[in-house]
Amino acid sequence: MNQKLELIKSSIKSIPNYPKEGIIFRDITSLLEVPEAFQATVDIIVEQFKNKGITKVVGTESRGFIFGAPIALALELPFVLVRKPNKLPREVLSQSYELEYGQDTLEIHTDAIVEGDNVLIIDDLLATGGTVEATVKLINKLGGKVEHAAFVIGLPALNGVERLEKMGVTSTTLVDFDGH
Ligand SMILES: O=P(O)(O)OC[C@H]1O[C@H](OP(=O)(O)OP(=O)(O)O)[C@H](O)[C@@H]1O
Ligand SMILES: Nc1ncnc2[nH]cnc12
Repeated sequence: MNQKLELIKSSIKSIPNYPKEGIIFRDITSLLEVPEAFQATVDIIVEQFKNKGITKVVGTESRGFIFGAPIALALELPFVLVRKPNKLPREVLSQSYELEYGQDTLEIHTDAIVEGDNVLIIDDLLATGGTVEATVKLINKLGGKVEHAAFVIGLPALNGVERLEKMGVTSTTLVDFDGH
């Protein structure tokens, strides 16, 4: 692993048994407190996706907003929010998705994506891939396509990469951690 990736990985704190027994919470707030690590995270993703024909960056609530916004600005692209229910003020499209226990819903403004958009999705962490799968469905329903999604953290044990591959989406994770 190169120096920048090592800095990023070492800046992420791991909290055992949060928010519940058996989960190791990978905390990006500690990375955000190290400007060199935050900057390196943005720079690596921007470098990978510049000049690739992407037309919009979509970030998913809430940690996806933190990384999505500076990446969209650096790529000089529009930044679109996918939010939890009843947060967006204009006409929305909704998509439900399965959580480990129960269901949740994500929403997007119907005019935020247009036919032919080539979207890069940004989130902080890829676990089961449920969040991004729902986000891809929203974008596809509005006529956009998603070829790539980029994450700071991957949890390979939860098979999110494979789940997104089945939808034709390639995933980039900067650093991976074992376990849930
Ligand atoms: O790959 P998945 O299994 O879908 O899990 C990953 C998602 O879970 C977390 O968000 P959360 O829903 O906890 O929201 P938050 O960012 O507002 O904390 C994380 O920020 C990802 O968006
Ligand atoms: N282990 C984990 N750490 C932080 N955020 C998460 N979202 C889903 N799983 C997570």
